[in-house]
Amino acid sequence: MPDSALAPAIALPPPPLSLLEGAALFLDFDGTLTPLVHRPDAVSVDDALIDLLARLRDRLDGRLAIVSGRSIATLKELGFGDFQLAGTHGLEFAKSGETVEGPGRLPAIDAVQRAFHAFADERPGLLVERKSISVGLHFRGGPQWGAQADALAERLAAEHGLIVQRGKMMVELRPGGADKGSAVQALMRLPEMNDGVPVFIGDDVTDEEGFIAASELGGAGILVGVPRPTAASFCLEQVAAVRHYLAQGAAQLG
Ligand SMILES: O=P(O)(O)OC[C@H]1O[C@H](O[C@H]2O[C@H](CO)[C@@H](O)[C@H](O)[C@H]2O)[C@H](O)[C@@H](O)[C@@H]1O
Repeated sequence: MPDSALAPAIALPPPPLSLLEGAALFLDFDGTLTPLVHRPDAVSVDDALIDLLARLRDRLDGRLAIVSGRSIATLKELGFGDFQLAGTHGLEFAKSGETVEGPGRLPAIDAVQRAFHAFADERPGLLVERKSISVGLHFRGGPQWGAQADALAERLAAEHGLIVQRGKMMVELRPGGADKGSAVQALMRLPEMNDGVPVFIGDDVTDEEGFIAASELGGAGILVGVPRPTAASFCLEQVAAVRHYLAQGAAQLG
């Protein structure tokens, strides 16, 4: 995505509740529905969040999906098995009770995982995240290694024909061919989305394609966090504000 696709960092207004009327709602997970924590396997999902999302989905006549960088398998383990899901940055899809649609794990991902482990073993604080069809290298516990991790990811991506997916304090290697924008476009073609107006809520750079797709389809993006160059039109400061907004929306739509 070219930087020119993003408006400069300015303070954006909070989203009006009216944005949720008739919306098809696309929700990122880490940093949007749950606060970021020190390592990927330390997140948990509380029952109150699942209840809130189920209530909101009912009020929206089913037009709600989770669109995450997490794999579908992990999203299901976390408790989102009853929801429409797009995982691994738009490469995988699943509906409640159905099997995962998406590519299998490439041998190149295993090769990269071995290289990430060799690199991490010599640098305290780094963590390799094995994902279903991709692999992440986290440097939240060793930020001094961030630039080297990025350079390694670039080299391995070129060597294996993969793409580098940057995230918050991490780099990930995965097959190309999809992103959160293409995920929104694909989900909007589902009958469940029933001509809703797409609204995408997310915090990370990987969510920008989701914001762009939502606005190109007549909707809007909501950035979670502090101002930065973004394609979103609205902003909520933090996870607690997202959950408050969604709860207010569910109450109003009821
Ligand atoms: O698209 P998302 O649902 O936001 O997923 C993006 C990545 O989230 C996870 O990493 C991030 O959250 C971790 C736990 O809070 C944090 O330790 C890490 O620094 C963040 O980058 C997840 O581990 C990745 O697989 C996702 O791609």
